[in-house]
Amino acid sequence: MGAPRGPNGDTFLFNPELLKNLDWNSVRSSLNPPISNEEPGEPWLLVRPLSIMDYSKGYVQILSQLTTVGNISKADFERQFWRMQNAGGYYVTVIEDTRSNKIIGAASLITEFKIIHSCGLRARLEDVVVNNTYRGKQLGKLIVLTVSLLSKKLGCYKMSLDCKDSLIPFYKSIGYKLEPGNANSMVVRYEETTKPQDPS
Ligand SMILES: CC(=O)SCCNC(=O)CCNC(=O)[C@H](O)C(C)(C)COP(=O)(O)OP(=O)(O)OC[C@H]1O[C@@H](n2cnc3c(N)ncnc32)[C@H](O)[C@@H]1OP(=O)(O)O
Repeated sequence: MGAPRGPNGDTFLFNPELLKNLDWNSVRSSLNPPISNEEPGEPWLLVRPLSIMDYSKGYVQILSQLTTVGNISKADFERQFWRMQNAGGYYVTVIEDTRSNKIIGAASLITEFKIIHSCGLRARLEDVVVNNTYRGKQLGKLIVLTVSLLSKKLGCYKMSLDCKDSLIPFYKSIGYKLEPGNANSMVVRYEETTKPQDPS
């Protein structure tokens, strides 16, 4: 199957149809006023899969408001985009301000095939960010809930995340919980290589 394409010839990381008809009724109480990925509250807001064109729309720059990104060229970005698409299971979703053609928010859903849970599918939330000039308008909730509802639609049995203590209220407000006795996050860090290695 070829890469999914948008009306302007954009190549998307995953099929945009997957973002249709998400179960927003199940999370209605988290949003005031109610918004959804299909009705984000402003005509110039567009929630869609990451596109190969998003290097020029500022996706890499916005990630620098989250963490250290490094010096990523357009070719680096495109190589990684194709790796993610070929691997499958990557659902990087963005919010675009169509007035400026800039990415103003993003979140990544990553799925893993498991043997446990009856050969189930598990989800992780990564790389959530909203451009600092757009914060406090529910766009953080919107992008996280969009990928969370997508994970539900894909049949995942759970979705989890790591975050700073200060963000616990934010995630609690949209349904994430600290499970008693099971809420630790541990890490071992390795020296970062300049370029990711292909596993083969
Ligand atoms: C799994 C991960 O990726 S964790 C990393 C999360 N990302 C970052 O920390 C990057 C920098 N921060 C951001 O990009 C943004 O602040 C986000 C994505 C965390 C939130 O985006 P916003 O668009 O401001 O969120 P939104 O408007 O939906 O806010 C929802 C609620 O969370 C609260 N909130 C938002 N950010 C923070 C924060 N940094 N600390 C504490 N509370 C916060 C808001 O006050 C708001 O509360 P309310 O509903 O009671 O008024």
